Amino acid sequence: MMFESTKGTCPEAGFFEAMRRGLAPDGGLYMPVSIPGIDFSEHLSGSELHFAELAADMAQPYLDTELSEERIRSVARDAFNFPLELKEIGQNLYVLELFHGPTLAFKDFGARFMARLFSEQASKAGEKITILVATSGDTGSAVANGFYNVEGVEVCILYPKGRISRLQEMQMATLGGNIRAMEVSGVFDDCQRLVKQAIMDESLRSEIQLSSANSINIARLIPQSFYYAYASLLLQRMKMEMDAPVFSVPSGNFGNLTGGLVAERMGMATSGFIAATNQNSVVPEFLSGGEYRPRKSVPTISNAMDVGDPSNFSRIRYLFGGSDSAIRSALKGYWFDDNHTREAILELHRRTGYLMCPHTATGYLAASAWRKKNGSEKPVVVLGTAHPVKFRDVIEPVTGEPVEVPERLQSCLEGEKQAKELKPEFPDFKKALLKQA
Ligand SMILES: Cc1ncc(COP(=O)(O)O)c(C=O)c1O
Ligand SMILES: N[C@@H](CCOP(=O)(O)O)C(=O)O
Repeated sequence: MMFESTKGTCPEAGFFEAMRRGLAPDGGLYMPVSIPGIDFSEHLSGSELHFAELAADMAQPYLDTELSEERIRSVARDAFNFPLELKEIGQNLYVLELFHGPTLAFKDFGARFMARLFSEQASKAGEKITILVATSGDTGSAVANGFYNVEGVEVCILYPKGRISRLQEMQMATLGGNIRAMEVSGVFDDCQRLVKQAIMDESLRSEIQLSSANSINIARLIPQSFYYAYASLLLQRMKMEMDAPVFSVPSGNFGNLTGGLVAERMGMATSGFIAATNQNSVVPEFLSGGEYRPRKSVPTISNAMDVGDPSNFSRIRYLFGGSDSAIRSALKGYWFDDNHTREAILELHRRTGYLMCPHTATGYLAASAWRKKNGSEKPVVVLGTAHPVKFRDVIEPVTGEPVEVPERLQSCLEGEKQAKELKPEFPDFKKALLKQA
């Protein structure tokens, strides 16, 4: 399979070349030249649905010219060695819990799959590469964990100072080794801009080979389509007579939702998508008829979604042939402020005992708002994007109850933070990268 830039002004690339570049040379994001259709029917029968096997089948057409089927299957089995669960929290309302991986957020799916693909490559080519990551909290920890000690790979993580939770910070800034963290006096969008600028900087690239492990990298994005198909198939297997599910997706950089759209194009059964955001509501405003107007993000309690200029919106435009009306008819959008989010966490917890992180709570709120507006009884799957423990500082004052920290996370809380302070200026960042190369 070949991949082309959303800007369409540079040559196509194979999967591994697109992965190594991170961004297309014209500054666009890579997308498959055509999205392959998959026959999902064999996953509807059989005694069990195996996520890693489904993932390998979905990955195969993208990687077929680069890796053998056996290697793809082994990468998928090794990357996805943790459970994902679909929990019913109301009448035809589900949470797809994507936070049972090592760093307790859905980013583990993309980061672990991508890290293993990099290992396949590094062992082949014997090259050294620096992976740059901008994070508003969860990508950084997942990439740090996924790429820790991966031979030939140095990771540099940029996060906005003072705008991520303590657990998120400690998960990425205490590892050391091949993982470096930089705290930027700015917002997530500054970090993302610096990463993109560095990848496009020719003089820097002549010194260091650079890529990114944000969802701007196609190798991070493709695995984010696998779990949508898993949930859709699981529901079909449970209740054959049901409508296909609507997915409600807590969104920031819109890589997760774009993964869902890719799964739909591959043939997954769905009744549509809802984009849920916090006050950083650029996309929901556009979806309700406003102009698409990126702006500086504001801090919220769902900090990993504090994105003012979502990178993947260009992929969404590309998927709908640049037609705003086609996007608006395919996606519904809702946004909620922090008070609504806190109320939703408390309401669901009191009524059912189920505890959501603030990001998942926006998805839950959007699902309820969509149902109310459409009077629909269709099944809705809310993507559970992070474990509540990652946001216990927000949740404990809301419920008044302690959230227990799993033992395996205690060690990073006891580690020593090692992060370099950085101004959100490209010359400073370039200097820091060159110094440490
Ligand atoms: C917990 C959580 N929820 C939601 C999101 C938003 O996902 P996306 O950036 O793919 O829209 C993120 C960050 O990406 C996250 O970490
Ligand atoms: N919310 C993200 C922001 C970056 O998202 P990505 O999926 O594009 O890497 C985070 O947690 O860092």
